[in-house]
Amino acid sequence: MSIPTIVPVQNAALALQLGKAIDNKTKPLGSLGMLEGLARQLGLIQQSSRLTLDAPAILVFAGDHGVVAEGVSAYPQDVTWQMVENFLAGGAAINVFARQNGCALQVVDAGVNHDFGPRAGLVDCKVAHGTRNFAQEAAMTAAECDRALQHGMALAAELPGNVLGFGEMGIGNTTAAAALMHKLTGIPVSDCVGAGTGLSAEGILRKQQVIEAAAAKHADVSAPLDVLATFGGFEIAMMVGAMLKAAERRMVLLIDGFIVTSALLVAARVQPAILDYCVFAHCSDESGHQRMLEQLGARPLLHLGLRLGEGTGSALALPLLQAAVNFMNEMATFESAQVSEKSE
Ligand SMILES: Cc1cc2ncn([C@H]3O[C@H](COP(=O)(O)O)[C@@H](O)[C@H]3O)c2cc1C
Ligand SMILES: O=C(O)c1cccnc1
Repeated sequence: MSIPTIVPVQNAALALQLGKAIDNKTKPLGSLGMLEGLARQLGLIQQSSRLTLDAPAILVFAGDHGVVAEGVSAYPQDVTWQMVENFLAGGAAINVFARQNGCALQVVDAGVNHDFGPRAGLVDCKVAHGTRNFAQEAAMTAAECDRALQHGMALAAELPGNVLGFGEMGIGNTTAAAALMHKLTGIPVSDCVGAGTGLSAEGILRKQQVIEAAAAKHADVSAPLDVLATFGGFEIAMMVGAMLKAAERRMVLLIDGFIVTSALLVAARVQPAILDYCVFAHCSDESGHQRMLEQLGARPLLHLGLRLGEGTGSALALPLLQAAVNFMNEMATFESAQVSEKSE
């Protein structure tokens, strides 16, 4: 399988030009805070000081996890397919926020343990009816993981716009994400696990023990894509593929919560330059997310106490991206508005 090549966005001359354009706007220097950094990043990604947000889309990848047999989620596995139905009917949180912000939404069956049949609005990329239980054996074969990555790349290759938000649905996937985080960063499992959909303290401890035992069992697995196949999910692997392809195409990647960030952790181990293309929508309340973001050197835009997933953070951050684009394109300069510049 060929992995997309991602080019770092570095361009000293353009960075200088963008900095000047931002500083010339009618505002005290630096006063638009993180929006200024966003504008600079978008300019470097788009190789222009004329920024655009074209046809923003969010892909919600759904998949099931064999590890739910260990009792690691507060909800039953059937919620995965039931929520996919909810997405298709337009009634989930992500539908509401995507609609609100004029963002296209595509739902992808990456590997849900349910037969939907041909359905309008559902993209069928099903690799299998859920992964295997990684407490006992690798979640996926290398071939299955490869198929998931390829599907993700193909999906991202077809998108018409220049911004792609990521979302996921999969009961048990905070366990897979925590295992990926532990294996890829070496952070103790106790600092990677959280309540997910709402586990009790006892439940979180059980989740920790399941991951610790599995990590010991698969101690020899260390290459990022092997770690992905052993502990990940089909929706996570498909996100990795889509992220790599979207960054190769110089799209802006909008990163949601704990699970989406775990996919990025894998992608960044494979192609570190992908981070240049990422906007981190928010810091989730899932307890490992902050440390995961720190590992990536990420500064998230929002701190709303979200712990939902589905791409809800991505959808909610989209207006901030639009604000960064709009201030660059529409704000007057000191010169054009004849406003006096700083005197000291
Ligand atoms: C009704 C419902 C809607 C959701 N939407 C996203 N998730 C979120 O919760 C799941 C991960 O948590 P855990 O690892 O604890 O199972 C994922 O599906 C995630 O997207 C939901 C969970 C539920 C119950
Ligand atoms: O941060 C997330 O994306 C998250 C947290 C808890 C449950 N589901 C998703």
